[in-house]
Amino acid sequence: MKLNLNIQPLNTWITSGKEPLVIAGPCSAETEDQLVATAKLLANTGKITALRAGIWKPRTRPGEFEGIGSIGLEWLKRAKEETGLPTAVEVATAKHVEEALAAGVDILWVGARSTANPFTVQEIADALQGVDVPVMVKNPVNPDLSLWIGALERINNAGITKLAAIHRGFSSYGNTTFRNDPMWDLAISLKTQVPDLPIINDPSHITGNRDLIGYIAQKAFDLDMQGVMIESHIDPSVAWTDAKQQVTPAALSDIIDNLTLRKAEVKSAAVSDKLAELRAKIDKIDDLIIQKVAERMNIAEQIGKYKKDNNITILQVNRWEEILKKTTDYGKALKLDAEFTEKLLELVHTESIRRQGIILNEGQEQVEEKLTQA
Ligand SMILES: O=C(O)C(=O)C[C@]1(C(=O)O)C=C[C@@H](O)C=C1
Repeated sequence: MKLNLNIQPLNTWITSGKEPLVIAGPCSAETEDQLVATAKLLANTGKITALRAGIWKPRTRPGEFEGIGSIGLEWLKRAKEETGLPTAVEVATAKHVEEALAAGVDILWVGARSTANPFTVQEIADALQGVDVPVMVKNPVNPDLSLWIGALERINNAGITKLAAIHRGFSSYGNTTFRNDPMWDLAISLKTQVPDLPIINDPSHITGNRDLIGYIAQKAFDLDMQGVMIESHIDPSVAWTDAKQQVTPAALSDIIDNLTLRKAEVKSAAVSDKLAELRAKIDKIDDLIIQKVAERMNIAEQIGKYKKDNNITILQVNRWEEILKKTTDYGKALKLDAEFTEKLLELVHTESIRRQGIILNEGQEQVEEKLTQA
């Protein structure tokens, strides 16, 4: 389902004309010298669209550095004066919004922990009423697309039309490759549901590791995201926060140089013809897949009737395991990833069980209806 937000295209409110769009700067503003020196080196690369810096830092545990506070806004002002770069900060309360706007900050962003809390988002939205400032909304820490969209709606309802989302990945439990799981599917769903919404990727927070930033940034651009926010510090080894994921301005410049930018729209006629030919093949195969899935469901329903007449349980673990094994083996022989085949089969099996459930419990349709409405 498509959602209509009242959004202005990104290139009308970020007008640097630089490709790709890169918002960069230290995780935290630590000292005036650190911020201004980093900003100057970033500006000198000629590749940066806006300068970011955390002033108020929501930290998971107490006792950690929680941001330099309002004084940092003065430093940002100086960095802007000396580099010409527009500035961006995270806001988490109405007071932050008021102070940031009073200090001339150009872009505000709502952090992942704030997005997870509708009361906080509403407080920020209320403080933004009547203001025409760009706002970016990070995904919530938990993988909840509705919460992300809800936060964007609240900010949009406050009259903010210069709106973008930031994809910074999702918290997960235990040791994982990334600091925050990108769960690309969620960002793709957001793009599908709100096609006009620009999405900025945050590879620093996804990876938590400077060596992987280029890899994730490339993936983001390949998925048609509109820009990146990357943490950069004049000397990451002494950074007060998130040292492992910050890069020097020079390293950031290399990361940007190594990106391959691709376009969503196809311009050349030859490429477009070839693509159309291959897409026609895919369309035919998709039709066949759906046709075969429908045939399979029909047989599952016949089995369901048989099970009902003979009092046999729906779930047949041994048969299911046999199907899983033989089909993933077959898939492997055809160069399909086993995990992918398994997921696909699981989806089919779950639907098959749902249909047999309806047959075995005929007369209980109202219960099913109530459940789907709940
Ligand atoms: O073999 C059966 O008993 C079926 O009903 C088919 C089927 C399936 O769709 O693959 C469905 C449910 C069982 O758990 C096992 C397999």
